[in-house]
Amino acid sequence: MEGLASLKAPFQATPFLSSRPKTWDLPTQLNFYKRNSFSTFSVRAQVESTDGSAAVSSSGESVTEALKIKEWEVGMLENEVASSQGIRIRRRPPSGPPLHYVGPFQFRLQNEGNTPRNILEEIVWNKDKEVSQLKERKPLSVLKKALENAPPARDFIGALRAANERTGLPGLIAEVKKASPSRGILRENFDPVEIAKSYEKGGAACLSVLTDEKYFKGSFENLEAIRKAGVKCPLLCKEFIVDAWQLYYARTKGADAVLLIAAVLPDLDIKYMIKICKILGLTALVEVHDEKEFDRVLAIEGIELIGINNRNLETFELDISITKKLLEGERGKIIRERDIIMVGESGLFTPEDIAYVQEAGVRAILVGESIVKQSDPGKGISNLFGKDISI
Ligand SMILES: O=C(O)c1ccccc1NCC(=O)[C@H](O)[C@H](O)COP(=O)(O)O
Repeated sequence: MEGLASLKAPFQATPFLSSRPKTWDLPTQLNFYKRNSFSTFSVRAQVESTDGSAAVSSSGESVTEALKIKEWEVGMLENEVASSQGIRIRRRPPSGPPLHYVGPFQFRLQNEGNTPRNILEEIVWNKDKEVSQLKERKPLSVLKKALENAPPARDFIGALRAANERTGLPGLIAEVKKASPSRGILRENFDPVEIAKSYEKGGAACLSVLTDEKYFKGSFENLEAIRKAGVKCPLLCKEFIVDAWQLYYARTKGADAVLLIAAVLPDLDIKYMIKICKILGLTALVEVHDEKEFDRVLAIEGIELIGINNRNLETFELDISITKKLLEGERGKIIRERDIIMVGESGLFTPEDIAYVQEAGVRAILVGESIVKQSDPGKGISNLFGKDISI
């Protein structure tokens, strides 16, 4: 059986489940739903067995199965591990999905504690469910086959460096963004390919394509269409990654880079996802918003591209001085020594904003709203920089 344990089939004959008591203490017993988690165990298995073959242990038990059991055992600690790293976002509702099925019975738990605490947590819970369903339809073995037909991955960081050297200004990652939770609809007349081409003409180094449908009205079809239309700018798949499966999926759809959000992912997840990205040829843009997240990310080996999001994704508050604050002092020094490319993200509207974050130390910027709202998004880029950067 491919993939991780599924919410729909929790009653497999595993040591854990066979020791299930006959009398059910529902709130406690149903905690095992939490164990259907993405964990470093599953990622490690994917890193170590990239050919997709299922190894078999000396006892004859499939290693994949054994890892799956381990994952269930460890998954219950997921939120605790995350919170010990200062991560406030819980990966899924603490007491499982509201509706449960057991054989012919269905029942609902008291929903206390199952309300997301903020928009980012809501997005993550929704993404977790969405990915579980998608994975059932397209297991990893299918994605691994599809990788053979994926267009080649292009050099995302190289494109940013080249643009920065050519213009003396931060390389632009221009975002193809129809809507957002904080701003609602940004552009009614939304043709993703037309916008992407206009950005490229206007001098963007790379593009960011929102693929989340529910909150941003984006899609993987948009990403695929832009790639197939021959746009040369490398493409960032702007998703809420909660599972390594999504990295494979993004690559099969033509992504050159993916976003990993430190407010959502514990250190080990980031570490192993970065390894998978390297195997797949994907660039990882790792996003931080405060000092704690920045320090966690700086301690991870192999980081080449870090974004500072000026938007607090829990409250929507925007403050571009966050970029400056995080790059001051020792952290800025480490970045320069390691030649890490820093990206200033969100809330950039004017040439003064660009100058401010460039002065703070960024060599790239990620911009959506201010350019996607313009009738000619390419010209919007010239307005943003205060000059034509296409030449
Ligand atoms: O944009 C939002 O409202 C939002 C809400 C919750 C999670 C993420 C969100 N945005 C993602 C981004 O960070 C931006 O799309 C990106 O940095 C561009 O920002 P902007 O130039 O301000 O559109």
